[in-house]
Amino acid sequence: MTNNTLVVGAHAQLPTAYGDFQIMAYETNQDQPTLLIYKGDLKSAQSPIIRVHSECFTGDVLGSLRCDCGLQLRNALKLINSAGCGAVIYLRQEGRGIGLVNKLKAYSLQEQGWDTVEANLKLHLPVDSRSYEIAASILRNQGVSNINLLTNNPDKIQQLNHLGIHVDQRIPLEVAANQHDRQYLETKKHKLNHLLSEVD
Ligand SMILES: Nc1nc2c(ncn2[C@@H]2O[C@H](COP(=O)(O)OP(=O)(O)OP(=O)(O)O)[C@@H](O)[C@H]2O)c(=O)[nH]1
Ligand SMILES: [Zn+2]
Repeated sequence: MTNNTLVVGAHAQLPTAYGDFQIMAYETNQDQPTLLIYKGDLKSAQSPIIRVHSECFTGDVLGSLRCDCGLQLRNALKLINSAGCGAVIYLRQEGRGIGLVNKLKAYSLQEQGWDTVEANLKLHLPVDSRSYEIAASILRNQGVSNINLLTNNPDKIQQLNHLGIHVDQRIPLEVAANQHDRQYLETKKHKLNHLLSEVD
């Protein structure tokens, strides 16, 4: 089975603190299912609002202040709920693809002064090994070819465009920096080219 072979394992209603959604679990060749959390009729929308979110256990589940992931996820759900149509695609690419244990090792190195890019390299791991193929396949499966993407990451836009998903508009998804993630956000801006206007 390739990454692009999608099987819908389950489909259910998902009321949340941020609005009412539906959730679909897509089974791929990965251990964990990729999740589509959506609202409205994606197929008939012109360019639905889409958030392609990479898993961050510490931020998404625990509300870690070391990164902006948790608030980005919650804000995306709120925006989609207000718009009445759109989706979050939840990709199981923890730690920009290196997994949770390695991300925590990278955190430990960051505590010793290395930045998020240097820490991955010190572990002899790629800085960012994520792929958006599954996200593109899910969008195609839903009959969506044009999207308005919630992101600050130009590489994500470029990769989705290459995969045949046309990003008509980028919708910024900035979260105010805090004392714990300011340096991390600065590194994302200056080394990973993220479009972060509120960071120096
Ligand atoms: N290796 C590593 N991964 C991290 C670190 N902090 C967050 N992550 C992971 O980074 C991924 C999110 O990537 P980000 O760069 O925050 O954001 P993005 O998805 O590329 O861009 P946006 O669409 O603008 O949010 C998640 O998989 C997190 O687990 C870190 O210090 N080291
Ligand atoms: Zn995070």
